[in-house]
Amino acid sequence: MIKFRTGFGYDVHQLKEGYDLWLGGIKVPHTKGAVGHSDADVLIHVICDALLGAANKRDIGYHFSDKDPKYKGIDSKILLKEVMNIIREAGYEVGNIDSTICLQQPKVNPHIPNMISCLSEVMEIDSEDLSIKATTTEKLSFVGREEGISAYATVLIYKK
Ligand SMILES: Nc1ccn([C@@H]2O[C@H](COP(=O)(O)O)[C@@H](O)[C@H]2O)c(=O)n1
Ligand SMILES: C[C@@]1(CO)OP(=O)(O)OP(=O)(O)OC[C@H]1O
Repeated sequence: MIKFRTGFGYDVHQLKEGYDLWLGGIKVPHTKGAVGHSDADVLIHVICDALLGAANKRDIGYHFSDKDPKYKGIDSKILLKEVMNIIREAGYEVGNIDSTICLQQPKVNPHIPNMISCLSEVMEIDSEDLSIKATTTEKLSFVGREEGISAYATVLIYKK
């Protein structure tokens, strides 16, 4: 019998001038970037958390502490690769991933095909199994005031 499990991820990073905006593994041109201990790629972080949650393997900060200098400025694609190793070692494969980026500006739709191609390659999954969407928050809340960026992801994993 196939065992299915679902997982969910949520994360927020502050936006500030003078930082790069790494999102979905690519650098998105913008006047502000995301602040974090790592490269602050919020989309990768929520995918990591959703995968870890689905496999009941704690969360991203548990595996990669934001107090550890080893992870200072790290490319989050490296963390995602490590998370995939954790879930595959536990016997799971990815069914599909759905995600939403909450960002007032810039519009990220033009970059989504590149994000999908980049992350599906990192995760070694079919690009058809990764969905990335975006929404503004209609100028409301910290996202709407352009103080921050947030994202959500859900995943389905399975083992035979
Ligand atoms: N940063 C963003 C936000 C949204 N989009 C796209 O625009 C559509 C409309 O946004 P609303 O917040 O008004 O719903 C949304 O459905 C996305 O397709 C985007 O590309 N980048
Ligand atoms: C990724 C890690 C580790 O570098 O740092 P941040 O970039 O601060 O990201 P966050 O989602 O706040 O927490 C996970 C951290 O452990």
